[in-house]
Amino acid sequence: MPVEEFVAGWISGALGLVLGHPFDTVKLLGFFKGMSFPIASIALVNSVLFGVYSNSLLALTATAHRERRAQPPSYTHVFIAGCTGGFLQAYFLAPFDLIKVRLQNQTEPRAQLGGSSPQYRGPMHCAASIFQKEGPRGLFRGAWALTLRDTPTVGIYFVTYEVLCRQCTPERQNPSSATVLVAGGFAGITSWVAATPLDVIKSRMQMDGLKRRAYQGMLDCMVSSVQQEGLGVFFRGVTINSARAFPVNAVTFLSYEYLLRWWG
Ligand SMILES: CN(C)C(=N)NCCC[C@H](N)C(=O)O
Repeated sequence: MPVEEFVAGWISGALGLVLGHPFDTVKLLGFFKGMSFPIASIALVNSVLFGVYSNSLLALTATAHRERRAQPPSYTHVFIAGCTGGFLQAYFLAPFDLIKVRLQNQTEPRAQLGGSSPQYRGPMHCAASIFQKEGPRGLFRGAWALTLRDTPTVGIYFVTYEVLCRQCTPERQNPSSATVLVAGGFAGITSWVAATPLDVIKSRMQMDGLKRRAYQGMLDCMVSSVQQEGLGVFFRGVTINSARAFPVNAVTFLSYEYLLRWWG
């Protein structure tokens, strides 16, 4: 199994993260104060995503990365390989995403003099507390909603990228840097717009029972969210998700493509 796609995914995920940092800082208060935890986690998840995607395409089409411009895979194969990558990455992402959401929703992000101290002191403390209170399964709370969010939307992510690259590039040639940046950026936006409704539900499931009412499951969460807040609830956060998605994914795809070209 070729591993260079995993390594390129790792490095490009870390580079994308650096660009997304200001947006995540706005969203997450203390979570991205230090960079080491997010770099390690997001780089690992991106490595799984790109490595599984590329190896699934190899299994489906028998073409390696370097042959794919001369023999482009069908969009159906790109979609299936993307969904496979999204499905597997969801299980690696689940515990990190849970920690992120728990810290993001903490109302007392930092210890204040004389005030109430935060429930979680940082990502490691958050992981340890969840593990102690709820066991290892607790770290996977919301994983189903995350899987439903990521499986189709990562398929959409890679199809959008491929469609835009092929539209703007002469046959059998590699896309230019500008094309990769624009195609990567729009792939990020499209996939995040599609992912936002389930992203809202996923975050509510991850916080379920802590502050707000306990839902009976994902469907109950969807129905009661719509009943209480209307259909607009499914688009909460779509603007910031999209604003972050363009630069992050433009840089992720550019570095991924160039690393693989450089390694031959
Ligand atoms: C849930 N969605 C839309 C995705 N997982 N999309 C693919 C990768 C996104 C990239 N790591 C990012 O953080 O924007």
